[in-house]
Amino acid sequence: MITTSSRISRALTIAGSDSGGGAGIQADLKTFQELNAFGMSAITAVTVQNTLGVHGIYELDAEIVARQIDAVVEDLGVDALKTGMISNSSILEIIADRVKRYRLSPLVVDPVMVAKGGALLLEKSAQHTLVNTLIPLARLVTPNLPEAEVLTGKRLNTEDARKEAARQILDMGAEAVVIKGGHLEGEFSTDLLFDGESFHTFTSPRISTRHTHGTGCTFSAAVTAELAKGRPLLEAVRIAKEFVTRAIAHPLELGGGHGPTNHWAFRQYRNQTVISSSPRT
Ligand SMILES: Nc1ncnc2c1ncn2[C@@H]1O[C@H](COP(=O)(O)OP(=O)(O)OP(=O)(O)O)[C@@H](O)[C@H]1O
Ligand SMILES: Cc1ncc(COP(=O)(O)O)c(N)n1
Repeated sequence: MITTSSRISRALTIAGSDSGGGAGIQADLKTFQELNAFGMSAITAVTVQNTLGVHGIYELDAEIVARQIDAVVEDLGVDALKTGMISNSSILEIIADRVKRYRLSPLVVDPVMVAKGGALLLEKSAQHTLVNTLIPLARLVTPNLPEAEVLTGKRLNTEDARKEAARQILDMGAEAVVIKGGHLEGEFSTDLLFDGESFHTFTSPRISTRHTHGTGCTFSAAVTAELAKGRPLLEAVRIAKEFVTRAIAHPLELGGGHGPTNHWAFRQYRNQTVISSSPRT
């Protein structure tokens, strides 16, 4: 007999708390809920944050992060998980230990480094630890353009350079990568997926708005929710792009700075398809 709990898709986020509710754990849990996945969390740091910026960061001990993961895994179970802000090497290492120990998968790694307002969310000295610990365990890595440049050590101002960077990130051990296009210039925001076999693009019109706080968290959480439901990667990325595009297109106009996106919009405007996707080789 199938029990109720075995039909519920369970998604875990391991990330920082954003008191302003637009990014981090809060964005992830809202996204999981909207996509019908049961959300669980392991908090790595508490940030004092609003739409005007990050006003304080309080890292948790690595052991506290590990114990949250233990508690979730040992009782509730995990169908897919993602990581977001992880500020230092000891937290990175203990998360990697738990991912391996419990064979947690599929894992989406959002290599959060710097907040939109400029605050450093990952210690510079921990960048190489991220490459050595979590990236080799990832089903998908989702860097934005500046993060992909840090990971590869290259300027990525052409599509060919971004394709080469995607290959380089797979050489680090990840199974797939999406280099996100939010930081590109021009009239489109195009995300580039490489799964080791072929390239795919997911394109939306670039929306002119200052309310893009937490777009990366929301995107990677949406991929994670869809993977938790058992969707293939390509389909999960397509849905995530649709989710984040609607969330940006229907802003809430909250706060005096970079406001949050609208996590209700995917459900509320369900008949609006705004993106196009194309396979590339
Ligand atoms: N102005 C925009 N118009 C349309 N789509 C956008 C815009 N900005 C970002 N996106 C989309 O949002 C998603 C996140 O991309 P982005 O490059 O902003 O990530 P990020 O910098 O990691 O986000 P954050 O750090 O705010 O969490 C991608 O799918 C990207 O294409
Ligand atoms: C806890 C936390 N995680 C991630 C981000 C990145 O989001 P953004 O680049 O939009 O500031 C953030 N600001 N805070």
